[in-house]
Amino acid sequence: MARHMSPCSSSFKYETVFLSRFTPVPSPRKSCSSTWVSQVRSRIQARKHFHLNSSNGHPLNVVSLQDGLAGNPLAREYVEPQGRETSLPSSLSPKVESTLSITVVGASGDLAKKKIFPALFALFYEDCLPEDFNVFGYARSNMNDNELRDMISRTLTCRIDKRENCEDKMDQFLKRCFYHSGQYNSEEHFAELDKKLKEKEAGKLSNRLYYLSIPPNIFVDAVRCASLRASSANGWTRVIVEKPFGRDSESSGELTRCLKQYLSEDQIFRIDHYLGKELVENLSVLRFSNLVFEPLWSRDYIRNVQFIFSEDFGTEGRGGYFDNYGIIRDIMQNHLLQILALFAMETPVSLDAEDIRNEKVKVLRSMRPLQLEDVIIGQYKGHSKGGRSFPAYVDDPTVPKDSLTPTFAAAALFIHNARWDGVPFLMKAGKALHTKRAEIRVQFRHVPGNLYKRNFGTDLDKATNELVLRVQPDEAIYLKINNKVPGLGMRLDRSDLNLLYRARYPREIPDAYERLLLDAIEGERRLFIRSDELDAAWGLFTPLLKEVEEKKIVPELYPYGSRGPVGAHYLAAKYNVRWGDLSGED
Ligand SMILES: NC(=O)C1=CN([C@@H]2O[C@H](COP(=O)(O)OP(=O)(O)OC[C@H]3O[C@@H](n4cnc5c(N)ncnc54)[C@H](OP(=O)(O)O)[C@@H]3O)[C@@H](O)[C@H]2O)C=CC1
Ligand SMILES: O=C1O[C@H](COP(=O)(O)O)[C@@H](O)[C@H](O)[C@H]1O
Repeated sequence: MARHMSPCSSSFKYETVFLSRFTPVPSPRKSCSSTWVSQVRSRIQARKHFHLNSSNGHPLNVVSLQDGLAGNPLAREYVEPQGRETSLPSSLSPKVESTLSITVVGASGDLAKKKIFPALFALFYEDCLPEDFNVFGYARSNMNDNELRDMISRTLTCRIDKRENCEDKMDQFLKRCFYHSGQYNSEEHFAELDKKLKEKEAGKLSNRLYYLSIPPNIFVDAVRCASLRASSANGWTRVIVEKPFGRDSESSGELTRCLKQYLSEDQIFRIDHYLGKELVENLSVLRFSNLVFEPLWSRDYIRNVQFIFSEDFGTEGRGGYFDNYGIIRDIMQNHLLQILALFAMETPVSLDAEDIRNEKVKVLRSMRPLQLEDVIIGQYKGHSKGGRSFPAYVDDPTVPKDSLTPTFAAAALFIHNARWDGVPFLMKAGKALHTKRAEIRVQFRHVPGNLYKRNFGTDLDKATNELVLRVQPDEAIYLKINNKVPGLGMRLDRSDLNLLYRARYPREIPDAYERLLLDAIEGERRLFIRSDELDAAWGLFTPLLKEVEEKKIVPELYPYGSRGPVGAHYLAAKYNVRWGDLSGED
């Protein structure tokens, strides 16, 4: 058993009962009213027509087979609001009001404060939550409702372009927030939570969403207790599970097995917040709805693809967690690999979650596990600059002085299929680097027999086209092209065709957690990770991680705030690649 895992509980006898109690039931959904959601997700139209569009752009029918309408007697009492397009039989009428309870387990923690409560408030502000909802915080810390509200209110903000009534909205939101203190492994405490939830639900059809914002060693305990004692009796119950999903194939498989004692796969929403980022969402749109890209999307035209993540700060405050995982597990195996799969997948049959996830998993299964010689690892060391000194990773008091945990890694991966054979997919991720950014870089091949090759100077490599999707900060999509410098001569230079989001779409971009929470509420699984995707992802990284740990590979040290270890350049050079972010022309 891996260090962070707790064994599954032995409550098998409850399993059948629980799964049937969890049988989901549809809820009437309302659409968000705001412009941004509407534009991004076509919800204005949805609103007009009384149906909702999910983040895949499909109308969300009020019910799906997954939601288990057929077998649920309560569903028979449900009817569509007038005029709503639906696949429901017209005999269903809305006699049952529904309510949504969102319980943030680990409510006192960093992620809850920083991301989850603010995202819920943003959804509330944008009118994206159902009329009748409650938010519960659950944690061991001693707090009452007011103290929770106080805590939450410190991190709530309004969108820059939506300051109107902000204070009122915050008050309204906070009034819907409640707290219950309890242990994560106490069925009794979850039963108390259930009682409070029921009071708020007041006999309505109740849907319950749990967000596990707790350390992974207590995931299973919390799921067991929530499932046995605090699942919805008549609506759906879903659980959002935060990463890390294990630390290798074995522990991840064990976690899935344990969770599935209490939940069906459909109820588990494994979150990878990078999938909720605007530019990552846009990847498929760019590719599949523009004729100019898709025909080029293969080994015939693409030389290499780079997935780059860097942060300009260290593990400040999270060293305890990080040291058990390292950058490969923290960023590469999930965020970057998920983006890679989306980037490289074949055209899915449709935008439905299962069709997309089927294609993603095929990509992962076409890749060979990472080899040690295709990876370099690094760790930041202390550095002084301009009179300021920056700590080394091992200066973090929660990190062992002799830690070999990588805070930087670069890797070359290959997809062995007809589309991508031989194309290096490079990944680079690091903490305490010179900048904070996440981007996808696509470097195209040379123009065959280029008429203008003499006008480029000597470096033809620098003159190939490059498409950059800057995921953050300052979202942008730009294409580097060669262009004639105006004038009588024939000099070429590199220019950008630049779609800068802040110039084109001058509104705040919703946080990834907003999109993902909304999707979980709506039952849209497309941006959540299915268990077979997870298995395949771990399969690629586990042998490497084991080898690095068993051989105690020493990471190359790089100064805090630098561009990372030189080894990353050698790795890229081995495959004739230059890192696009370090070309000096960005
Ligand atoms: N923070 C971040 O930026 C990110 C976090 N995550 C993941 O989200 C989850 C939550 O993260 P985060 O909020 O940072 O975590 P925290 O360490 O802040 O833990 C959340 C809460 O869990 C309880 N808790 C902490 N340690 C223990 C323990 N050993 N045993 C029992 N309860 C404990 C505490 O609440 P109390 O004592 O009140 O019960 C704490 O407030 C984790 O799985 C993390 O890996 C993922 C991506 C980013
Ligand atoms: O999952 C994680 O992501 C954050 C980076 O997220 P971002 O949205 O701020 O880019 C990273 O700092 C953290 O180590 C990791 O666990």
